Amino acid sequence: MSSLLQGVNLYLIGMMGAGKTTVGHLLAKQLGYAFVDTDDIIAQAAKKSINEIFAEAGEVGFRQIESDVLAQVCAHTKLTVATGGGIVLQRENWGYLHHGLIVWLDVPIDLLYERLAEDTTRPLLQDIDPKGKLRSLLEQRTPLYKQADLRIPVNATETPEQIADKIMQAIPSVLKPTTVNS
Ligand SMILES: Nc1ncnc2c1ncn2[C@@H]1O[C@H](COP(=O)(O)OP(=O)(O)OP(=O)(O)O)[C@@H](O)[C@H]1O
Ligand SMILES: O=C(O)C1=C[C@@H](O)[C@@H](O)[C@H](O)C1
Ligand SMILES: [Mg+2]
Repeated sequence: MSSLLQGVNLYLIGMMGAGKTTVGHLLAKQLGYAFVDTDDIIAQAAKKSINEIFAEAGEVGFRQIESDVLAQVCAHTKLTVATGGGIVLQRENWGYLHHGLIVWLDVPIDLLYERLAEDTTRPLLQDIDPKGKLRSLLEQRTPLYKQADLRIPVNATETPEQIADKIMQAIPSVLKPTTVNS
């Protein structure tokens, strides 16, 4: 499989709570790729949590840093990249994402909410109506997530390992094998 991918990066996109970070680790291992998470790179570089960056720079400031990080990441190969849930919002980011193979983890809203209900690390969900906020973000972003090369539907019974296997099995369907010259 890694020879089929020929070092092309895998970018996982999808809503917060979709499992990009969790599944990304497993995929990287299976592919013999390094794993990176744009949220982690941002937090490490700023020496601040994502919550603190949102509080100090606002979402606009965060999105600018996120684009800068993505631009640097896409200069490398053999990476599995877990992206932030809102990476699809900036048009310029698609130019970077399309350097690699884009995989959308499509998770139903009730499952996302169940996973994130107790979580305080996603600043956009610190809202009086977190489920309503999640729903409106999902509605706004679904047309963007649909631009992925691969859509992987995820249900409540699937483990991260099963989801990683599903992605591995689906990858060949969207790869163009290079012609072998004899
Ligand atoms: N298949 C799964 N089954 C059960 N729990 C899961 C699964 N995938 C992820 N989780 C749990 O859901 C939560 C969110 O997962 P994760 O942090 O990987 O999402 P994310 O897509 O990276 O979110 P964000 O965009 O906010 O970074 C975590 O607590 C994780 O353990
Ligand atoms: O969906 C979003 O907009 C976000 C998701 C997280 O990964 C972080 O990038 C941040 O909390 C914003
Ligand atoms: Mg994540």
